[in-house]
Amino acid sequence: MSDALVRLDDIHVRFNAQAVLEGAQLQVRHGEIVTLIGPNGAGKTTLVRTVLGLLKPDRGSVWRKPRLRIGYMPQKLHVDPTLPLSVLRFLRLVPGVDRARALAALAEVGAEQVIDSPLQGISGGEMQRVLLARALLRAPELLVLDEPVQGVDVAGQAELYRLIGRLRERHGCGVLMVSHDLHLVMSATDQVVCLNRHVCCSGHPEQVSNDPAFVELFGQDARSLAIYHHHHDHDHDLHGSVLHPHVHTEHCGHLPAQPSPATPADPEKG
Ligand SMILES: Nc1ncnc2c1ncn2[C@@H]1O[C@H](COP(=O)(O)OP(=O)(O)OP(=O)(O)O)[C@@H](O)[C@H]1O
Repeated sequence: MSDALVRLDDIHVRFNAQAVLEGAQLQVRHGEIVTLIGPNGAGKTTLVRTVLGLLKPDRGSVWRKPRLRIGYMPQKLHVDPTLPLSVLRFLRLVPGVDRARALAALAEVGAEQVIDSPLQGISGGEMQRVLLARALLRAPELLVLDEPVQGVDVAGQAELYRLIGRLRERHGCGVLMVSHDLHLVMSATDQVVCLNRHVCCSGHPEQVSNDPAFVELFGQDARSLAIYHHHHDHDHDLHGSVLHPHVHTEHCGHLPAQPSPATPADPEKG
């Protein structure tokens, strides 16, 4: 495990007597991009929170490289609209960050123009970049990105994935990200882990998109489209906690979450 940054084995998590993760495993190595994909409620954020050490699994082992520096980009940031907080002040909440460092991090993600803007006033795409800049300010060995392209238009999504690829090269960090869109991450990822409470299949994107377990989960259409509808119905705070958890009515079995036939390629995320 010399180049491993984090390794999870046989992870079990239950919430309110409901199994959310059952024997999941995951490994991220130095310089590698690993993408977690799976339907709503599959346990992706729960696994990410376990990686971050924010959640202790009921069973299983979590190994992290000693003193591992992690930069985390949450799924969504809940900002109180009455809180007067500029992008600069927000980034300076990271210890030791001054204006010059904040500006350099924003420049790296192509968002230096918003440094003095109120955080509540910037666009969805700019917010994602600011959150990425904030994660970079921790000089991470491991970047953890929970749905990094959420709220970004399709062209912006592809650009953001390219940016993540460049950041991996420049910083040599490992990247763990959650995505709902295998098609877009295809070129940007080394390893795909398809999760539905446990790891259904994993490997190189092309390999995974042809795996029967992947096709069973996402439907035949997903093989060509590698895309499906995502109806997001809860927010997370800075620590990844669910602010408004949805009620999970379906047992999270291997039910195919097929794209709607009316709009099969709509990549809009909730
Ligand atoms: N703190 C919590 N307390 C109770 N239930 C929770 C908690 N966190 C998550 N859950 C439930 O665990 C299940 C898995 O949630 P999780 O957020 O990990 O799924 P996900 O794959 O990230 O889903 P999505 O694609 O919708 O973001 C869901 O049914 C969710 O409601």
